[in-house]
Amino acid sequence: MLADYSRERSFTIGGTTINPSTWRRWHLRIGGCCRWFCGSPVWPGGPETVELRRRYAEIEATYEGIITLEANGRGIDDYFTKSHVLGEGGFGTVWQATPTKRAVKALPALRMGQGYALKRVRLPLRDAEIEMISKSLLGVSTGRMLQFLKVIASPEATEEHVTRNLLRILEIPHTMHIAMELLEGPTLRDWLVQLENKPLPETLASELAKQMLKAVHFLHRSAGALHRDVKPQNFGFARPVVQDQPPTLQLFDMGMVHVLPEPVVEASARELYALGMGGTMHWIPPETWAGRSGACSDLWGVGLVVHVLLLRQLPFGLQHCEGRVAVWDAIRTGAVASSNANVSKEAMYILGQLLEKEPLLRATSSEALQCEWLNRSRASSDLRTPTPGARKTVAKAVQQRKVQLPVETERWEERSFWQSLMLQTSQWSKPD
Ligand SMILES: Nc1ncnc2c1ncn2[C@@H]1O[C@H](COP(=O)(O)OP(=O)(O)OP(=O)(O)O)[C@@H](O)[C@H]1O
Repeated sequence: MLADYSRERSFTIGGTTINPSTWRRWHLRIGGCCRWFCGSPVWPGGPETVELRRRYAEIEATYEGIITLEANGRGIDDYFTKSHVLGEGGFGTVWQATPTKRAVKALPALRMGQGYALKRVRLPLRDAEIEMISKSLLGVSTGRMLQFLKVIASPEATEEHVTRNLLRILEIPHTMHIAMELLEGPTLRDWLVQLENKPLPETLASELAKQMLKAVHFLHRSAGALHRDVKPQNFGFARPVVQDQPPTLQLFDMGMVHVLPEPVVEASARELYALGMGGTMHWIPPETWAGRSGACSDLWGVGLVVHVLLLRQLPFGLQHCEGRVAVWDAIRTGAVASSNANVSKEAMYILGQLLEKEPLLRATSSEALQCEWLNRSRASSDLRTPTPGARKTVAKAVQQRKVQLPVETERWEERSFWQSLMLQTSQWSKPD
């Protein structure tokens, strides 16, 4: 019982009803006593949890994008007024909220009266509860962690189609709130559902593809991080999509992000890291099935989303696959068609490049952004189809990669999304 610090409902101990705010006060007092006796609050947690809190405290001293509430005795309501729930995911609840005067004073980048998305995530109490992004932050220096937080909070992030993460408010010991730019339009998934089976003009698909590529390019090259969960649910429109106005997409949900020691450059764009499995089953690239991921793995995700935009189905018959064995078999044995009667050859070409199963031969983000389909005025594509020689060179490296089908985790259950999207492909009805 004492290990659960994130209670949201009242409960009873020995006939006495304890409401959530009393419970929270108790924990602040226990932490306060520990501070009094030991000089610092001693919250439960393994070494990684303790280190993560220490890192945030250290950064807070020099960076206005972090606020720790345990220190000043206030609550999140002193900083944001929540209006309604925007969405719920496996890792937290997201509200629409407006900042209070206190929040704007603490972080002038916030605007009074403007709406923000406020995501509540659990602050880990045990090492096992640490989110992937925080685990990766623990693997880099504090300076690098600060650099990453600053880049994803910067106005450039918006320009490059990544949702700004402006402020982290830590309610010690149990909760962290992340104030993000508000996406006023639907997620790409919901928009696809609303579109029903109407064809998407190729110019629009190409514009959206460009924005998605810019987003992953910025995350890799400026923020120095891998997203690891690129899928239609994690792109959202900045504003409601209306006819005759070019829509603007943004990449959000940093929960699976892996922060690298250094930003990606062209020379490291195909490097793979042993990060294990992660992501959402149907959207996982071949190398990640073998436990490795790199910048090129996010490019596979963009390739899949573009395939859905253009052809209204996933490649390799993935939409018909149930379970990890079937999905892996489809990825292993399937091939992307080289032509399609309804899609231009330039579009099919870039699809083939992004959905190249061998990551060493897959297009990098800078190569893909230069392709003819996204820059119709260009004379020819800068991409070249890999020669048989190049394929032979990488064949050895590929042979060494062993694919072990991992056990299905709860997160993988998100494949129900794809089932719902497939439902749309045949019926195009909005999922519950
Ligand atoms: N910046 C934002 N603006 C508007 N709505 C948002 C924003 N961020 C998240 N949401 C809404 O909240 C939902 C859940 O957010 P998010 O995907 O970040 O949570 P999660 O717990 O990481 O989810 P998942 O289990 O898919 O990883 C989204 O699907 C979206 O509807």
